[in-house]
Amino acid sequence: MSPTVETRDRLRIAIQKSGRLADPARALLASCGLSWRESRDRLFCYGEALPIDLLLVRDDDIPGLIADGVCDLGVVGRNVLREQDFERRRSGTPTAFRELRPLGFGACRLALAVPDDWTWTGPTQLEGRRIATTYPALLRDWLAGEGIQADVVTLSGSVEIAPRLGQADLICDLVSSGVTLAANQLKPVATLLESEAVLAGPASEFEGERAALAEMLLRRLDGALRTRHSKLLLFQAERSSIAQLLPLLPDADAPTVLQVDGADRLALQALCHGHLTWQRLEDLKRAGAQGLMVLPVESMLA
Ligand SMILES: Nc1ncnc2c1ncn2[C@@H]1O[C@H](COP(=O)(O)OP(=O)(O)OP(=O)(O)O)[C@@H](O)[C@H]1O
Ligand SMILES: O=P(O)(O)OC[C@H]1O[C@H](OP(=O)(O)OP(=O)(O)O)[C@H](O)[C@@H]1O
Ligand SMILES: [Mg+2]
Repeated sequence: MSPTVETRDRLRIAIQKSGRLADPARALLASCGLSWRESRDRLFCYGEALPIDLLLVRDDDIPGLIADGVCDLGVVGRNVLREQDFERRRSGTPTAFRELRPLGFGACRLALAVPDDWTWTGPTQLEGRRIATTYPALLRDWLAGEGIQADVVTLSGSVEIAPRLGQADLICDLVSSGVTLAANQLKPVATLLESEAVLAGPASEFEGERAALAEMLLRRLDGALRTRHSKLLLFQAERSSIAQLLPLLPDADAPTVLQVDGADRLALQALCHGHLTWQRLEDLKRAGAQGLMVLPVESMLA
């Protein structure tokens, strides 16, 4: 098989080489049944179990690699994807990628943060101010929506120090725990974007072999995401307790109910998608559940 044909028939996914999203992205894809033979330079991993290869790159490059057709899919923060999408729109370049699935890790938010001693009265306070950020397109879009004219100072990192250095009056940066802001005497005042890692793909549909591969991967991914926090709950109960028990399982798919020992004794199994805390199990027991058992779910295919 010539390299060109091979490239066209195989699916290529870009993930971060190193950094926050690298390990969870690999773990998630591995949970979908993918495995790879690592190349020595670790920039390209050849898919073994399936014709799905990995390209290990800087996260900022992922949307462009998809736009250029070098990669078919990518795992990247929504913040990066949206920023580059807005930037392309601003410069009149057609939208070339889109978010296909939120992936449930890498949660953070893009927030405006002001010095601790500011009394925040609202966005109008930003008129004429200098705002340091690594997300100029998202910030400009938000400012335009608020009808504010401000000076956007684009930096490539260490944004939190900018107010102290006199480069800006306030900042717009990613916040997770808030520790970095606090350490720099800043406080968050507005959220521009809630972010997490997402699976990104091209704006247009796949064709041929890659369409079938992408469809299979998405199906497996949906199963993996759905089972990630799911548990199978097994218990028995009298028929008369069911009305008290079901409201304690609002996150469960419709439970399977089997009859045991005559008409009144039932065995139930419910797939729960929320946390089955000890408190909840105790509440279920009080409501009449007996022989409660919680089992992990390995995989699921709808
Ligand atoms: N403090 C945080 N907590 C949780 N998620 C975060 C945090 N900071 C960033 N992220 C998310 O993780 C993504 C990757 O962050 P990371 O710091 O690894 O990127 P990077 O330094 O730009 O890496 P690269 O070397 O690939 O360019 C961010 O784009 C964002 O979606
Ligand atoms: O709210 P926190 O939990 O403190 O996280 C927020 C910090 O995390 C990210 O930086 P990172 O640690 O990746 O450093 P970098 O920006 O220099 O890459 C982000 O740019 C913030 O500075
Ligand atoms: Mg980066």
